[in-house]
Amino acid sequence: MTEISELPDAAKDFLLPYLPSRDTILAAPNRPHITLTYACSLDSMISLAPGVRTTLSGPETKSMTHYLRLKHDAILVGVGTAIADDPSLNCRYPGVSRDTQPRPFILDPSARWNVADSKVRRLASEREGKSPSVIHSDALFSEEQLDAMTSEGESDVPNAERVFVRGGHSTDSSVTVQPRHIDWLDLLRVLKRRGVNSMMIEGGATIINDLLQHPDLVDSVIITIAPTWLGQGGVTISPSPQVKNGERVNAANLHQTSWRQFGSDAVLCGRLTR
Ligand SMILES: NC(=O)C1=CN([C@@H]2O[C@H](COP(=O)(O)OP(=O)(O)OC[C@H]3O[C@@H](n4cnc5c(N)ncnc54)[C@H](O)[C@@H]3O)[C@@H](O)[C@H]2O)C=CC1
Ligand SMILES: Nc1nc(O)c(N)c(N[C@@H]2O[C@H](COP(=O)(O)O)[C@@H](O)[C@H]2O)n1
Repeated sequence: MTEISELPDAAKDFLLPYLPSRDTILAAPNRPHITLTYACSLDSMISLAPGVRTTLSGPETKSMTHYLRLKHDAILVGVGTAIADDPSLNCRYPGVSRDTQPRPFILDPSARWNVADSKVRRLASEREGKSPSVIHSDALFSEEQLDAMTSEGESDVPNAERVFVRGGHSTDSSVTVQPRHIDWLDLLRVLKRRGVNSMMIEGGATIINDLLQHPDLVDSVIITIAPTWLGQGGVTISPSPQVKNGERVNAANLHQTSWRQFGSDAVLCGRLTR
């Protein structure tokens, strides 16, 4: 396992404007500060193939990821990532205490992932991280299923929690939504009410591609770019095409950008343009 080391002060200074602060948290009082962060190749891929865990970050950017985890209350990944990677989702930065560990959230609307057998739950039981919260869409479960999964507020899995969020609803009657789909703002409001003031969203591709088109919900983007091409057939970051006034336009843009080299990798920070 890669050793996580303390970042040099210059690297911390570089990241600082993009980290959650009192001001950014107060600026969006109904939701957590959101940092979208991932590692990609020169062909904008985050893994070699669907379901294949792929290391892109070098030791310096891996350390950066753990520094970022230290600076957020929570981490969120999608169920595709949880199944593919069986991630730890804890912070292994030097000097971290259990209290300062981020809370892992896994977005798994239909309960596909086996949280009981996961590494993240095991690490929580060994006090190496906080217990994971798995987010489900309430629209997909009957009363009996809900009772089986939670009894008097207790989860069916020790050291893991289930959070049921409204799924498959829309305030706009002209919009048809899938029961599996959870509205991002609804979800972020629920997490804020649960005391999450800052959250880093690490992936996977479905979630990143979607959120790149929600500049109103994302406060900063921090991308590690590794000096390698993964090749065709990989999992790509490339948001849906956008058309304005009948013409194809860029799918998403960053502004207030800064670049820095971390070891062999480049790190790009920026904010999504509204
Ligand atoms: N290099 C990197 O930094 C990272 C790479 N990865 C890679 O990404 C791949 C996984 O990506 P994906 O398959 O796209 O999976 P994903 O992790 O993005 O999960 C997708 C699933 O999340 C749920 N979901 C997403 N948006 C939702 C919404 N609004 N409401 C309800 N549910 C929602 C759905 O069940 C969807 O099928 C893996 O190969 C993993 O290794 C993942 C994270 C970071
Ligand atoms: N920053 C970064 N670099 C890579 O090369 C990666 N593959 C990822 N993946 C993300 O990190 C999670 C694994 O982290 P643990 O060390 O197991 O805690 C993985 O699930 C992705 O979210 N990230």
